[in-house]
Amino acid sequence: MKVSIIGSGYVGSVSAACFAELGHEVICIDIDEKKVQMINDGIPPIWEEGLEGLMQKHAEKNLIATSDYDYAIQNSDISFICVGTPSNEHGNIDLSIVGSACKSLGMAMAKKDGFHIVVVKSTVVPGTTEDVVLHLLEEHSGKTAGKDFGVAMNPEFLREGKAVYDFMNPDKIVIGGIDGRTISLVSELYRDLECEVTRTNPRTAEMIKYVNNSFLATKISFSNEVGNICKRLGIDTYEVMNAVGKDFRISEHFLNSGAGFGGSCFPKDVRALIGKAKELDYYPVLLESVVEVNDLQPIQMLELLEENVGDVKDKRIAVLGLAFKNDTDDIRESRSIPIIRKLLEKGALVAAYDPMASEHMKAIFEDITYCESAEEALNGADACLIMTEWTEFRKLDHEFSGMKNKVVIDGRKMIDPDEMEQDIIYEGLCW
Ligand SMILES: NC(=O)C1=CN([C@@H]2O[C@H](COP(=O)(O)OP(=O)(O)OC[C@H]3O[C@@H](n4cnc5c(N)ncnc54)[C@H](O)[C@@H]3O)[C@@H](O)[C@H]2O)C=CC1
Ligand SMILES: O=C(O)[C@H]1O[C@H](OP(=O)(O)OP(=O)(O)OC[C@H]2O[C@@H](n3ccc(=O)[nH]c3=O)[C@H](O)[C@@H]2O)[C@H](O)[C@@H](O)[C@@H]1O
Repeated sequence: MKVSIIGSGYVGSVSAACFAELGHEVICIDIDEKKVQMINDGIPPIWEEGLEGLMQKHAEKNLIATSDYDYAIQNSDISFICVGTPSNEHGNIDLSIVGSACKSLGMAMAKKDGFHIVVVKSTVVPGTTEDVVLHLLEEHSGKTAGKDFGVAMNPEFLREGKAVYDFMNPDKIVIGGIDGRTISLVSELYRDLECEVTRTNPRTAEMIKYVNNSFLATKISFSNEVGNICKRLGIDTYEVMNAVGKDFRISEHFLNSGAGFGGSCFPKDVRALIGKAKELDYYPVLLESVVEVNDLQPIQMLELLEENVGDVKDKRIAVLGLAFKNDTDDIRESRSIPIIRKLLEKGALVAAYDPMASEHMKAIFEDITYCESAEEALNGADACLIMTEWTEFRKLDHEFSGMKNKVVIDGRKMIDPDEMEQDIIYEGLCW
C-alpha cells in the first residue's frame, strides 16, 4: 500500500521505516528540511536501535522524504499524523501542531481525486479525531468525511529504545475508525504482523492510549510510594515488589521504584487526561496523586544528598545519567532536569555524564561540566547521584576511587555495594 507519514520524530520515523520493511511504499513528510535530507540519505533523524539498518535498506527505494504535502498526498492512499502533542502552560494538551498539519493535509487533499484515508497516530485526548481533525480536514479540503475520505485513530504503544522491536512485535493493534471501510483498509497495512486487531470507534481508541500510559505511570508511582515507606522501615522495596509482581494479576513489570518516570509521554499524557477530566467537571484524585508522587522523588533524592554531605554550595556533584531512561538520547522530562536545576540554585558544581544524551542536555544547561565517562565525572566529586538506568552503571566500581567523598545516592538501584571492591557510602532512594 502507499503510505505517507506526517512528522519524522520518534513515532513517525520508526513507523515509516517499519512500514517500508513490511513492503509498503512510504513517503515521510516533515517541515524540518534537515530531517528530510537525513532520511533520504538513509540516516535516522533520531537514535533507535535497528532504525539505521532499516533506513539504509529502504531509503530512496520504498522510503523517501519530502516537505511537499501535495507530492506526498498525490502519491499515497493513507496518511498518518505523527506530530507532537505537547502540554500547554496549564498542563492540557496543545493541539496546535496537529492543527497546522491538518490544514496542510486538507489543502493537499483538496487537489487530489479519489478516496484518501487520514489516520491519527499522535496521542490525542478523546474526541479530538472526530471533533477537531475531521472538521479541519473538511474545512481545508472542501470534501466530506465518510464519502470522500476516511478518518481513523490508531494509537502507538512503542517504547523509546525498543521502538523498532515494539512496532514489529506489538501486543495490540487498535484501530478506531469512523466506518468499517476505513478500519479494514488501515488494518490491511498490518496484515503481516501476528497480532489481533481491536476494531473500535476513534474516541475509544484515543482513550485506550491514555489509559494504557496512565496505568503504567500509576504502577510506577504506586511502587515509589511503597518504596518511600520501605526506606523508612529499613526494608528493600525491590524484594517486596519482586514477590508482589509474581501475582499474575499484578505482573512483575513497571514496579521499579526510584527517581520516577520521565519521557515525552507519561508526564504529559497523565496531565492531559487530568485536564480532560476536569474539563468535564470530574476531579481525578488518583491521577493527581500519580503526578504528585512522581514530582516528589527528585526532591527526596536531594534531601538524601544533603543529609549525607550537608550544604552542596561549591561542592562537585557527579550526575550520572541525563536521558529520561536507558538506551535513548531523549531527555524530555528527564528526572535529571529538576535535580540539576535545584543543584545549580543551591550553588553546586555539576559534573554530568551520559552515554548518549549530553548533546541534548546542553540546550537546557549550557554551563555545567559535561564529561566523557562516569570516571571523569566522579573524579574529585563530593557525591554522586545516579539518575538513569544505563546498564554500564551496574558495573561501576573502581571508578568511584577518584571521588573526594565517596557518597553515592542511587536513584535507580544500579549499584550493589556488597558486590563492590570499593568502599562507598551508599544510599538507595527507596531501599
Ligand atoms: N515518543 C514516543 O515514544 C511515543 C510518542 N507517541 C505520540 O506520538 C506523537 C509524536 O511523538 P514524537 O514522535 O515523540 O514527536 P517528535 O517531536 O519526536 O516528532 C514530531 C515531528 O513532527 C514534525 N512536525 C512538526 N510540525 C509538522 C507539520 N506541520 N508537518 C509535518 N511535520 C511536522 C517535527 O519536525 C518532528 O520531526 C505524540 O503525540 C506522542 O505523544 C506515542 C507513542 C510513543
Ligand atoms: O506513549 C509513549 O510515548 C510511550 O510511553 C512509554 O514508553 P517510554 O516513555 O519510551 O519509556 P518507558 O520504558 O515506559 O519508561 C518511562 C519512564 O518510566 C520510568 N520507569 C519505568 C519502569 C519502571 O518500573 N520504573 C520507572 O521509573 C523510566 O525510567 C522512564 O523514565 C510506554 O512504555 C509506551 O508503551 C508508550 O508508547
